[in-house]
Amino acid sequence: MAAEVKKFTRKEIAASDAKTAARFIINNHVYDVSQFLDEHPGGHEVLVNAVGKDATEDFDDIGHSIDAKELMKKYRIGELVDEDKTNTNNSGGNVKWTTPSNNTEEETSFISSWKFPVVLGILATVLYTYLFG
Ligand code: HEM
Repeated sequence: MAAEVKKFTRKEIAASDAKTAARFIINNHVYDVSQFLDEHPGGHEVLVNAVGKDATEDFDDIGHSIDAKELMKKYRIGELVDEDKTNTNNSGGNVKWTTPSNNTEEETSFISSWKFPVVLGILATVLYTYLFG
């Protein structure tokens, strides 16, 4: 059986207190860094400021190393409930937008399509025949 993943709501995390459980959210995962506060190379203060928040953007903005991303697994305690998850690709907080398919491209690219030279050729032939034929 797959290991149970503990689920949290954003509300629960928002109620976190750095003194008892220093928890925050990164990429829909929940971390408890209580044991890491004093070891964080970026300092105690920044982590305490992130407690209770979704720190995905701040974490990504720093450009944390692969080592840091490996290390954070140690402090992961669960994830958000599905309703509270944001749409990320989980690899760095970048939102993946899907472009809805539409046909405007096809219509506007008529001039560059193969049809245009063909129509032009026919017109030229008709004109030539009319003038000189
Ligand atoms: C479990 C979560 C985290 C882990 C394991 C972690 C780990 C690390 C590590 C290993 C470094 C050293 C540089 C590197 O290897 O990239 C670092 C630097 C840093 N971190 Fe974190 N970090 C975490 C969360 C955060 C958060 C949420 C913030 C901001 C809100 C933050 C802000 C910083 C800053 C400002 C630096 C210093 C960057 C510099 O000196 O250029 N970290 N972190």
